[in-house]
Amino acid sequence: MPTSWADSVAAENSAAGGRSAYVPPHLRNRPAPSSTPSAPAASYAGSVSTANDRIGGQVDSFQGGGNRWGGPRLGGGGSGSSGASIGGRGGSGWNTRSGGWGRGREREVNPFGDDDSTEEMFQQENTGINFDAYEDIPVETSGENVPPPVNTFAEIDLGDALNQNIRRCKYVKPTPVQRYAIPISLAGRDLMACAQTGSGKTAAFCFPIISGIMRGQHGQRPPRVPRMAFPLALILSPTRELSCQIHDEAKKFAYQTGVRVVVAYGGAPINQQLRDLERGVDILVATPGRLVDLLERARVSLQLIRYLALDEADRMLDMGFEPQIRRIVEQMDMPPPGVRQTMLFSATFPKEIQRLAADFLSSYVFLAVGRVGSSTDLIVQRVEYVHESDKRSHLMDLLHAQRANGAHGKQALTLVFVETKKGADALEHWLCVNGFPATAIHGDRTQQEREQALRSFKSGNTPILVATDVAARGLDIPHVAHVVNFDLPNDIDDYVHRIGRTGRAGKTGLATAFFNDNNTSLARSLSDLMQEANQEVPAWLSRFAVRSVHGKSRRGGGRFGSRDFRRESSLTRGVTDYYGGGNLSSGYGAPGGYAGSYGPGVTSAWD
Ligand SMILES: Nc1ncnc2c1ncn2[C@@H]1O[C@H](COP(=O)(O)OP(=O)(O)OP(=O)(O)O)[C@@H](O)[C@H]1O
Repeated sequence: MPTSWADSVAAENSAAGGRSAYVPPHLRNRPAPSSTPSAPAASYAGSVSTANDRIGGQVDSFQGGGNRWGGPRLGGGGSGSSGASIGGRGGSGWNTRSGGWGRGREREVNPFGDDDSTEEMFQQENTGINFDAYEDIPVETSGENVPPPVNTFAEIDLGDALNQNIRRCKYVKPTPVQRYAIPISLAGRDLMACAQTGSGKTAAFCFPIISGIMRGQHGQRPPRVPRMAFPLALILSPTRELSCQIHDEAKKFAYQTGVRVVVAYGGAPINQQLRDLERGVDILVATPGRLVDLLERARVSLQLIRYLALDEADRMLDMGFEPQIRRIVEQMDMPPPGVRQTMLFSATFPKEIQRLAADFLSSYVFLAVGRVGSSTDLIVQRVEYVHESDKRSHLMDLLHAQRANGAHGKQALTLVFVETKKGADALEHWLCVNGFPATAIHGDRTQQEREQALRSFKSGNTPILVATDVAARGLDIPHVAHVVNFDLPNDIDDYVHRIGRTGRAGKTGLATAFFNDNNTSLARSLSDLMQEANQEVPAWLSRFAVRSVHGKSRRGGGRFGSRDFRRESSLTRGVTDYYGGGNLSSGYGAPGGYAGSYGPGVTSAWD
């Protein structure tokens, strides 16, 4: 019985009397020419040697030992244009076949539902995003030979099938992070990208991965190890719900491209995930814990990984996750930096985490879009002084007011963040008892309960969701009109991610925080952050900020949430150009005379 997708294909081929052969995604689902069934395999065989030449030898050379990685990475490292296909080549070099990966055995589910009239949808001109909100967004890139940004999806040669899915998603224009990150990634460069919450980072890392796999650049034959999956791309995220969301998005982008996306996360039965993996996987989206489990069971090998993306990368590399991530990335069989392509994305990137992250990257480009590490101007932020004992009645007042003035419409959703799991249960109960339909999500709930809570919230059945930080990052829930920080977090970056659950994709939102003496340590950074985002800072908060003993802002005097730490170290060392002539650009893609200084007359796009 075939145990993996590749095995199935091999079995089919041998049953047909042909040679068993791995078929790369871009060749899958081609209508099989009746007289020449082995044609795809033959044409593929030609590209195998090319791919192997580029990575320095046979597939076997990937096994064991980190220093056997001979050749340079495909398209990679510093030329700035190699491997990129920008400039409207009109789809040259692309396989134009359409159709899913089912090959008659398994039908690919249409993630867009039944309505597949893409042109019609395109004409609805639902951009889903208010691009005016991004008109003046500052952008900063640093690194050697940074590939230039694009203005439209048409300028990027992503391939017909992916372009069609972009239209199906009704993405008319790339968001700023997509304009910059996609060409950088298509050029084979490693990337550390920092962009505001809700600004389209998921597509920014998914498009280049899917496009690269579609090109079949990395289609070497997987070793024949029974029941072991060999993904080409790995996308790691910190929570199960976020992994599911990325999986759903990636499946849309990959629809009918022949690229197979599978998700693996904890709390859900592993057997179904194993079956999915056995059917074949090109892109594996996973949470670290479940992935380690799969690696230990020898059901997944990372030796063919060509793309590694860490979403919420700063969270993935902080104390909680770092050992697991190092284990996966450095101690298993994954190709090292320089051979694989690594992309790190988040809305926040503290310098100490950037330093750690550099271990995973090779000659990378740092990209910062917006006042990164800051909140977006689209969110109106309010902070109110509320004693611990008054919080519940205060919340009720807010909810009543919201209901009474209908400010956000009938389906407006409110997300309430609390510190502890017990606190979440208690508040949910209290709200329900008091006539407010609420549900809760936190780490002590079963995965089924967590998913049910999210569904019920998204559908508006229970328009109030009480959550711990498990829901703080990445979740893209439409119609969240109000985020309430019932308990403020200890870290300002967590605050940024929490309030980022509203005000997404160019829409506006409201965030209210309850502040009291227990939050003194956050006063300074909160006040700085609000100032950066042009919010009204109450006088009492400014006084707390001044008094605050621990109130050392991480934001460098309230200016920037995140900039390339390599620059800062060069500045503090008094070196003017850390890169020795590398490209440092600022502003809107125009080469910038950064000159390593903030002296008079030098204007950074951040100022
Ligand atoms: N080019 C585009 N045009 C229109 N809508 C877009 C575009 N790109 C992304 N979106 C939409 O914007 C929303 C936010 O995208 P996404 O979830 O990727 O944001 P994010 O930057 O990852 O946010 P977070 O930092 O919170 O994880 C999604 O609903 C997505 O479908």
